[in-house]
Amino acid sequence: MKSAQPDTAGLIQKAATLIEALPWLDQYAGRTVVIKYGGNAMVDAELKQAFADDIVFLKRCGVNPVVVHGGGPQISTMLDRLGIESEFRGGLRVTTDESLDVVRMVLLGQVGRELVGKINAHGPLAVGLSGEDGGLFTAVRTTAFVDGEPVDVGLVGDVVDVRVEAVEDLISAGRIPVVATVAPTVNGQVLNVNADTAAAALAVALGAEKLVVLTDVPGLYRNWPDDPELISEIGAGDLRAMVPELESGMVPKMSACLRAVDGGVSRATVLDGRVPHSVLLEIFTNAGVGTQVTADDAEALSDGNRSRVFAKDEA
Ligand SMILES: Nc1ncnc2c1ncn2[C@@H]1O[C@H](COP(=O)(O)OP(=O)(O)O)[C@@H](O)[C@H]1O
Ligand SMILES: CC(=O)N[C@@H](CCC(=O)OP(=O)(O)O)C(=O)O
Repeated sequence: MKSAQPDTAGLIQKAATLIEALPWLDQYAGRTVVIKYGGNAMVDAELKQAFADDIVFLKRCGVNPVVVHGGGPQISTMLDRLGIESEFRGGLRVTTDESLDVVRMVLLGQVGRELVGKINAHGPLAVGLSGEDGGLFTAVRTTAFVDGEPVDVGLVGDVVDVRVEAVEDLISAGRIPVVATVAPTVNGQVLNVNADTAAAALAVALGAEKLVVLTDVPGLYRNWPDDPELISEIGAGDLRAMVPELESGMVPKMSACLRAVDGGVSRATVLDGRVPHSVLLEIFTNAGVGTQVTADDAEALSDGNRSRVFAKDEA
C-alpha cells in the first residue's frame, strides 16, 4: 500500500501564516475592535457564517469585537414587499414614520437576530441591542448633503452621545455586542441612523483600537466609477478633501472613517465583506486588505506594507 507523503511545503506555509499573526495578536489582545457589517456584504448564509466565525475567532484570541450592523438592502426589500418606495439622498434613506417602523423591524427583528444566531452557533456569546437599549445612543435629527446643500431626509439622526456602559458590561461579561443603529433623541423620538455613522461614534466612545467597515467593494476607489484605482492607504487630510466628490453610500462610509480617526481611533479600514474571512485577513496579516484611513499625524508609509510600518512605529 502506498503511504501518503506529507506536504511539507504546505505545512510550513500554514505555520508561517499562523506565525505572521503573532505580532497582531500581541497588538490587539485585550483591545476593542468595532466591526461594521454592511447589508450589501451579507450576500449569502455561508458568507454570513464565515463573518460570524471570524468574530468568534477574534474573541477566542482575546480581542473584544463589537459588531455594528447595517441592513440597508434588507430594509429596501421589506419596504418593497410592503409597497413603500425607497429613496436615498446623499447616501441616507429618506425616513418617514411608516418607513421607520420597517427600519426598526428589519434591523432588530431580522438582520440582528440572524447575526446573533450565527455567532451563537459557537456558544452563548452574542447579545443583540440597539441604540435605544441602556441609553446607548442619543441622536439628533440630521440632514443629508447633496452637492454641498443640506437636504431634509426626515426621521434620520446622527449620534451625539454614547453611553458605553451597556456595551462595556457585555464585553466584561465575555459577550459580543451586536448593535443595531436606531437611536432615540433626548425626547424619545426614535431616528434611523446610518450604520457607518453609528459605528464610528461607538468606536470613538469605546476608545477602540480599530474600526473595520465591511462593504461590497474592495475599498475606496479614486476616479470611481470611470477609471477606478483602489486606494490602499489614505491620510485623513486627503480623504477630507475627497469626500465632497464621493457618491452614494461612500459618503457616510468615508465620513465615518474620518470621524473615527479624528476621534482618536488609530485606524479605520474599509474592506470587501464579500471575500470570506476578510476580517481575519485584515487584522492578522501584514499586508491587510482594503483601504486604510489613518490620522493626519500618522507617519507616511514608504514600503507599501502598511500594517508592518504601524507595528514598527508603535514598538
Ligand atoms: N469612490 C468609490 N469607491 C468605491 N465605491 C464607491 C465609490 N463611490 C461610490 N461607491 C459605491 O458605494 C457602495 C458602498 O456603499 P453602500 O452601498 O452604502 O454599502 P453598505 O451597504 O456596505 O454600507 C459601493 O458598492 C459603490 O457602488
Ligand atoms: C439613515 C440611513 O440611511 N439608515 C440606514 C440604516 C441601515 C444601514 O446603514 O445599512 P447599510 O450599512 O447596509 O447601508 C438605512 O435605512 O438603510
